[in-house]
Amino acid sequence: MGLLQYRIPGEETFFAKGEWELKTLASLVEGDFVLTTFNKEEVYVFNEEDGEKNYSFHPEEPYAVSEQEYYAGLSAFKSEFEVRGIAKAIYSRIHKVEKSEDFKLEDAFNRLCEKYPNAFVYLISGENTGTWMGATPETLVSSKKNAFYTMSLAGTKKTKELSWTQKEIEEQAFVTDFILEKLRKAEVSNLQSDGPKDIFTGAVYHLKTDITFSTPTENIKQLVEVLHPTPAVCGVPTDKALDLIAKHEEHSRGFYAGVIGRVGQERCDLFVNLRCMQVFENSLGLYVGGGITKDSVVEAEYQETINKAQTLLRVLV
Ligand SMILES: C=C(O[C@@H]1C=C(C(=O)O)C=C[C@H]1O)C(=O)O
Repeated sequence: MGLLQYRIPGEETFFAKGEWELKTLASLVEGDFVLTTFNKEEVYVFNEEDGEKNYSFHPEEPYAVSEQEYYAGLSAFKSEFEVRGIAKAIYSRIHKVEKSEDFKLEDAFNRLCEKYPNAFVYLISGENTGTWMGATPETLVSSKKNAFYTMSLAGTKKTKELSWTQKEIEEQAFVTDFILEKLRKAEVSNLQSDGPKDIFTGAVYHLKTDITFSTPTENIKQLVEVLHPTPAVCGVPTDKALDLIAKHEEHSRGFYAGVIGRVGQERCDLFVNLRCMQVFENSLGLYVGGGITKDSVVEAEYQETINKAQTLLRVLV
């Protein structure tokens, strides 16, 4: 029997046993807790059931590349930007670590909740999903009645003292522009944005713009369709970035950078599944990526993935 455990910032932890059922975005109903792959091809909904809690682990080990392979892969990725007309795309990798003997998922979940009070923290397991855990700083869309919120999150630095580079300011602006354009096309009302400003996730700093709007609550599924994947996790233009990612990333993203959370008319809380890991029998696969533009330096991008991986690495020891 699988499980779902999560903590929305400022709220109590939710825990239930159950199974994950393969559905479609269109078939989601009031109160469903949803988990999608990055490409939205697989959409799972959690069904609460009674039984004994059990963790299922994917039979294969994670596909991790060496630092040198990452450099070569990223250089090839970046070299196609100009011919393909891509301004930004996200390149990711899996950071593999061995599971220590005394590693306990429940303890790691509790430590994530303590360390990251502003993150959406979750732990899920199921026969068809495997076991995943994460602490994401990124809201895809949340709502209370018809008051909606989303954010544009991008740009990463390790310390407050470092200043933002032009590359980071631009890459965050791509995300803001994309979101605002999609929302205008979706004809939402009272569209407002505030930012960018610095936010500290507990491990790294990002640039964030808060975006609010009003729309009828039944539009939530359509919003997920149009907003995800934003250029925070995919790129500009979306279709070309998706193709490039599919061509160059040798691992499957699985649930990394997919959608996770609960849908509902009264209230909706959906997040982008970042700073997450897949749990295997003997190891952990941490998914980390970064926004690439023509100005990206491969060594700096690798370091950025290491900095982002710290979010999870810190709670594993
Ligand atoms: C892609 C990730 O994060 C995204 C990419 C960022 C960047 O490129 O600076 C910052 C925050 C997120 O939008 C990740 O954490 O794996």
